[in-house]
Parts: sequence; structure tokens; C-alpha cells
Amino acid sequence: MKGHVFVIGLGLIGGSLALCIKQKHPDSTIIGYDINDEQCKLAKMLGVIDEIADTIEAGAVQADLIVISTPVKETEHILELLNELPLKNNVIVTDAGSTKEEIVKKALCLKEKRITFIGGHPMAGSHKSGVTAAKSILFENAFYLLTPQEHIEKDKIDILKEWLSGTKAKFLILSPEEHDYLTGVISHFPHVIAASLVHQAEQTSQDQNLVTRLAAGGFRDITRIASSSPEMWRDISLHNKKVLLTLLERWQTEMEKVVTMLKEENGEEIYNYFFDAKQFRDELPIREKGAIPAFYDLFVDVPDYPGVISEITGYLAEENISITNIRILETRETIYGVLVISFQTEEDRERAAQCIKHYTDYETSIGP
Ligand SMILES: NC(=O)C1=CN([C@@H]2O[C@H](COP(=O)(O)OP(=O)(O)OC[C@H]3O[C@@H](n4cnc5c(N)ncnc54)[C@H](O)[C@@H]3O)[C@@H](O)[C@H]2O)C=CC1
Ligand SMILES: O=C(O)C(=O)Cc1ccc(O)cc1
Repeated sequence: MKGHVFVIGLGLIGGSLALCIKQKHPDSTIIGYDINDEQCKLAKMLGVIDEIADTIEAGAVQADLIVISTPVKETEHILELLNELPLKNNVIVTDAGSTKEEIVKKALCLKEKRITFIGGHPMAGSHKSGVTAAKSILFENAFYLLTPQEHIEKDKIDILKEWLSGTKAKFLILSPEEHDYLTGVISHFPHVIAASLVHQAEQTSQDQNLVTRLAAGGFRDITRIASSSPEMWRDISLHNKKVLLTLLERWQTEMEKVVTMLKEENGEEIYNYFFDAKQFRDELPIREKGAIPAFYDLFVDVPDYPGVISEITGYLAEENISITNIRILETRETIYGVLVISFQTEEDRERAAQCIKHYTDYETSIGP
């Protein structure tokens, strides 16, 4: 497709969407704006955008597609500003925010001017921020939720999907309310819990300095999302306050049940609590990319001797397979340890498993 695409907010998500759009539509012109000059310059330098707009107005008036990828409270202000501008009649405005109800409500002002707004949320990302973390494969196979209102014509939705087809994501249409409830359960609430687990460890570390060292492995992994941008999560929490409060209340009731089970030393109920959770979790699709992106981890049982990491990375390098992280899970009492290697894509992980099988006798698996 040809046309001018204006990306407001050149961070992880705006930058990644810009890359996807340009890759699929090389004849389009990507114009970018960010309140932070540094991000604009970096975006231009890295080839994420073709041009920098000095102001939102300068970029918006020439755009055929406007993508807002700022923290969600900022998105509200930007929608108000866009409403004041002489936008092109056929422009489509979308956003990438993690919440939808408040944003869609705010965007109703554009309806009066017959400007199309379609709320969007690519459900993939990371705890990293900024345009330097942007990559075109970020959304591959992820869900891309769209929340068009009833008055939006189907062909506008199709045009937006075509603009965004380079994400290789799976589009799903939901109402803003459904969206906020579901993402509240599987993404926003877990962020609150991850932060609270870290707070608890931090409090313990004040008089037990071993905590930080012991937390380096599994604890660090399950709380990874607590390293995300506090500004972004402040805004998401404020927008999705209603859902979060409901979930927190439910959680408190659940924790009270756990307290009772423990006080009463009710082994059967404690067993069932863990068993039921395990059963539901084990049935979650592992090949599907959810809201909180999975790591493409490969577990390799390796003999515990010095040099085993360089041996394996050497084989992978020979086959040109890039890794994003590598670590030893824990040194076991047996002579074997577990090496966990993370990859950017499922395909890389599969190639790595084949490669290790080819060069060694080590067992590999995709789950511990
Ligand atoms: N990080 C993630 O994993 C995901 C984030 N999202 C949503 O995408 C949006 C962007 O998030 P990220 O790219 O991760 O954040 P980021 O922090 O990497 O980028 C946000 C950018 O917006 C800029 N910005 C802030 N206020 C602005 C304004 N008024 N005008 C212009 N630029 C402004 C910032 O300078 C920054 O460069 C957020 O709404 C977030 O909820 C959606 C899916 C995943
Ligand atoms: O892995 C992580 O850090 C995430 O949780 C990514 C993420 C963040 C925000 C979203 O709205 C969707 C996905």
C-alpha cells in the first residue's frame, strides 16, 4: 500500500509497528514523532522511520494512517489534540495501548468529525522500552486485538488489517469491555502480583542479604515483567482500575482460603490447590504466543564440566543460530546440570534442538 503513515510514540511498540509496516509496504512513507527528541533521532538513524515530524500537527495532517503508541494516559491527550486538527477525510486512526475502554470512549470525539478510529492492542512486547528494542518479528503469531465500535465500516477494518499485515499477528475483534477484562486477568493483574513479589523479597533483603543471591534464578524469571516501564504500568493500572480492583478482591478471598488451609494443616486441600492449578496451566497452549510473551527456551541436560557452555554455543554459532540468553538452571547433585538457552523464535529453537542432536548425545526438551 502507498501513503503516509504517522507513528506517534517511537518506543518499543511504535518502533516495531513502523518496521512491520515499512517491510510489508515499502512504498509507504513512515513519519515519526516522539516527545523525546533522542527517540526521534535514534528512530531515524536506525531506519525505523523515514522522516521526523517536528510536531504532531505536522505529521497528522498529511497522514493516511495514524498509529498512537504512547502510554495510555498520553494517548487520551493526543486524541483530543487530533480532534482539533484538519485531518484527511479518509485517515484511519489507531492506537497500540494496553487498555481500550477509556481510549475508545475518548476517541468518540473523532466520530462526530467522521474520522475513523479503531482501537488496537498488539499482545506481544517485552519488559524493555525504547526504539532500540524495536524489532519487526515482535508480533509474529501473537494476537492483535481490535476493538472497533459499531459504526465503523468493515472495509476500514480491512484496510487497517492490510496496513498491519506485516506484523504476521492474528487479528481478533473484541468489545473494549471484554478486552479490558481479559487483559486484566492475564496481563495487568499478573504485573501487580509480580511487583508485589519483588517488594516482598526487597523487604526480606533488608535483614537477610542472602535473598538477592538466592533470587537470581527462578524468582528472577517469574518476576521479569516487574522490570517493565513504571510509567506505562501506572497508566494501565489507572485505566483498568475497575477490573484490577475486582480481581484484587477475588485474590484476597483466595489468599484467605490458603491461610485457612495452612492453619488447619489441611493437606488434602493444599494438594488440590496445587493440583488444580497445575492441571489448568499444563493445558494452556504452549505453541500459542499469549499476552505475556513466552520465552522460546530450550532445556539441555548437560554434564556439569567447565567449557560445556562454549561447546554448545560453538555448535549453534556454526549453524548461524542466534541466542538471546543462556544460563545453567541449577547445579544438581547428580553429574548433570540443565542449560537453558533462549531464542527469539520458535523456529530458531527447533533448529537449535536439531543442531544439538546432530553434534551431541545431550537430551533436549522445551519444558523443564
Ligand atoms: N511494552 C509492551 O510490551 C507493550 C506495550 N503496549 C502499549 O504500547 C504503548 C507504548 O508502549 P512501549 O512502546 O512499550 O513504551 P515505550 O516507553 O518504549 O515508548 C513510548 C514512547 O512514547 C513517547 N511518548 C510519551 N508521551 C508522548 C507524547 N505525549 N507524545 C509523543 N510521544 C510520547 C515516549 O517518549 C516513548 O518514546 C503503551 O500504551 C503500552 O501500554 C502494548 C503492547 C505491549
Ligand atoms: O513480557 C512482558 O513484559 C509483557 O507483559 C508484554 C506486554 C506488555 C503489555 C501488553 O499490553 C502486552 C504485553
